[in-house]
Amino acid sequence: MPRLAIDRDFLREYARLEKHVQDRVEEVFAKFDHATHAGLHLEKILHARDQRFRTIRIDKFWRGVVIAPDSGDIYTLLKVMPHDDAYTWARRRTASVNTATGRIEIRDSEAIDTTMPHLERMASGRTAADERLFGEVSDADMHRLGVDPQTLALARALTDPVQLEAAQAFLPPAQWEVLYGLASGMTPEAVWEELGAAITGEEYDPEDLDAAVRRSPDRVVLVDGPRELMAVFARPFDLWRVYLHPLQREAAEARHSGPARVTGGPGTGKTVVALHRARALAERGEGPVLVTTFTSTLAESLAAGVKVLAETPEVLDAVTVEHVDRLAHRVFREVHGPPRLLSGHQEREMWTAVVERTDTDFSPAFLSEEWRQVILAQQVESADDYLRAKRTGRGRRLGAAQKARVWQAVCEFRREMREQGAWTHETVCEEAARILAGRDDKPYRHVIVDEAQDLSAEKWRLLRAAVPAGPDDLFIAGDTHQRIYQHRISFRDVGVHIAGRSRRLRVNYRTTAEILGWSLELLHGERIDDMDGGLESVAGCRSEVRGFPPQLTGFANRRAELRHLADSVREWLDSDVEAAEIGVAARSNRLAQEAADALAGAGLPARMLSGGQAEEDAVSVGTMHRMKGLEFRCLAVVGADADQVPAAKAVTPESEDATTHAHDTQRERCLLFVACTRARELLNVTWQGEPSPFLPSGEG
Ligand SMILES: Nc1ncnc2c1ncn2[C@@H]1O[C@H](COP(=O)(O)OP(=O)(O)OP(=O)(O)O)[C@@H](O)[C@H]1O
Repeated sequence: MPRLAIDRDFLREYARLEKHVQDRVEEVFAKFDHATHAGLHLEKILHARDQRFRTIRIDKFWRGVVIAPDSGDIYTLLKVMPHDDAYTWARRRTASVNTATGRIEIRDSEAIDTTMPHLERMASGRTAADERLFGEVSDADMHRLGVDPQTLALARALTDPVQLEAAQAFLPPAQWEVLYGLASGMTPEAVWEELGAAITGEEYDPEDLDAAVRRSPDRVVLVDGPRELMAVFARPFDLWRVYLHPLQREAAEARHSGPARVTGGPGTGKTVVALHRARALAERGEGPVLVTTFTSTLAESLAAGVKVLAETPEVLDAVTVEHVDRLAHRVFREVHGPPRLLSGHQEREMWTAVVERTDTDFSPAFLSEEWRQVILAQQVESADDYLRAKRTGRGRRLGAAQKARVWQAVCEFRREMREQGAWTHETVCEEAARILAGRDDKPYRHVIVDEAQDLSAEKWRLLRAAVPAGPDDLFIAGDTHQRIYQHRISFRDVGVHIAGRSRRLRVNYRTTAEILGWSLELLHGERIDDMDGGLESVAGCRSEVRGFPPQLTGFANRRAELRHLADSVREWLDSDVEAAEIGVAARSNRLAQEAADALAGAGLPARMLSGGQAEEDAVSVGTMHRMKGLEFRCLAVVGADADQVPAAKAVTPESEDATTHAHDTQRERCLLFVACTRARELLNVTWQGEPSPFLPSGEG
């Protein structure tokens, strides 16, 4: 029985076809699996370079282009175009099997052939190795990296990176990527590593397209029957639903004997993996799945993702999405009823009263943070425990006598809380963890955590207690380069043992290579922990999409900067970018509000992200913290000045504590990195006066 496969690029184009053409495409291909090859009128193409390319009639005007393999029964739909264009497109192209990865690839062979003489003319006489772009790379290395004879001949004639850029339009994408990597100075070994996930080590039959299609789940989706076809066509923009990189798929579907995690730079699809894993676990039917994260905004977008993926009500029923605080409150309420929560103001007043009563010279703010970050985080229960507790990341150093005084104040605070029957979010979470730890019937069989880098220790203890220890209990997605809050936990300290069950994703699907490369420079040289006793790395994180470099501009004052912001936003709107696809990020809430006011003043639709109402068709303006987990086609980061980034109040002076100073500074860097990596196509970074010291030097 013939099977239909749909190429990723086709689905993107399908979304832009007129409705009546889309309907016809659906009708034609819905019959595919029970119609015969002949019944579907797959027509051979006269003078085709590759005899396996065929066309199929959609209606009087439109034709589909399909690859029909010599052997096997998978037919791959590549294009739907007006009749003549379809024939011309198909005649020029050939399909092949990449010799390194075994995946299918399509190239414009005619363009390669017509370009060759021109390139050879330009290169003639330039015979020295350093005069050719790939003069230093051996044929053997090229072959090992999957560069085939036709591409190699072209590569050998290149003398200038600009020629390589132009060749992107007609070379097989995977081979072009290899050449691009080599041209940008990567060694063949580094490029080989890049291909890592795609290399299976098998011997590939270059003629077996059927097998190549099956090996290409990142490019081609195989559909089983009309129901699946409708599901693919129903949301053509959500490519992540159906085309997973092999590593993403592996991470989503693997079976593990205990907690496992996926890491990777921004936009590498960690959330996508988390969502697919939720579906896969729900389909296994072993028990309820919790998908969780640290804020309600992120939980809402995860819930929307689960809804998009779940194909049956059973899957939807098996998955609960809620942020950790909500889970904590729910568990707490079931036992104690609603807690009497202290507001931030009331908590400060309580600490102030404690300071007065215990006559200590520590400030209420210091004590409150010490309680949160050391005592609660490490479950310190006695003065002795506290003497031994790690205080990494806590400003001033304390001697034994000072610690005794802090401990006394904390005991007083706890006593006061108990007497008043008062709680904070942290103590609710701690209590919920205690309740669940004591229960044999855990509420979940699997827990999936997104944005794991920002959860505090008590939240981890709650999640650990929410699921029985065992196979596929916890799955953790996160990137410590994007840590923007103070919690620095170690998995081991909170009872989560990953034991090597970790995968790193490298392909960024969100951002252009230019924006990603520039943003990675923001973190250049930073040593960032992996929450598991090692260091995390974004080495090899890359994007396959090319675009414009970020625009960096300094201004004499804020007024001029915000006027420029309004001009840029207007320009984007005029070039058909929807308002909802534009974001503006600032370090402080105040500057974000100023930016929103400047846009409104210029008659442009703008809304503060803190104000909710996500549906509104307006430019989203918010703090860099609020940007976490979001993405925009066009993004402006305003106020990237030396005065705002890093924010002075968020950084402990070096004279007070060098380690904390370094941690705080790194967090501020990460925050700017998070903000900049929300941009999909265009990024503008502006400042007034002196630029932020974090901006890569030599720019702007
Ligand atoms: N296999 C894929 N095919 C197409 N698009 C994908 C794929 N995987 C991810 N994407 C898209 O890339 C973007 C980033 O994905 P996602 O949010 O999962 O990344 P992330 O690693 O969680 O990012 P961050 O850490 O920056 O929040 C999204 O728009 C998503 O739809």
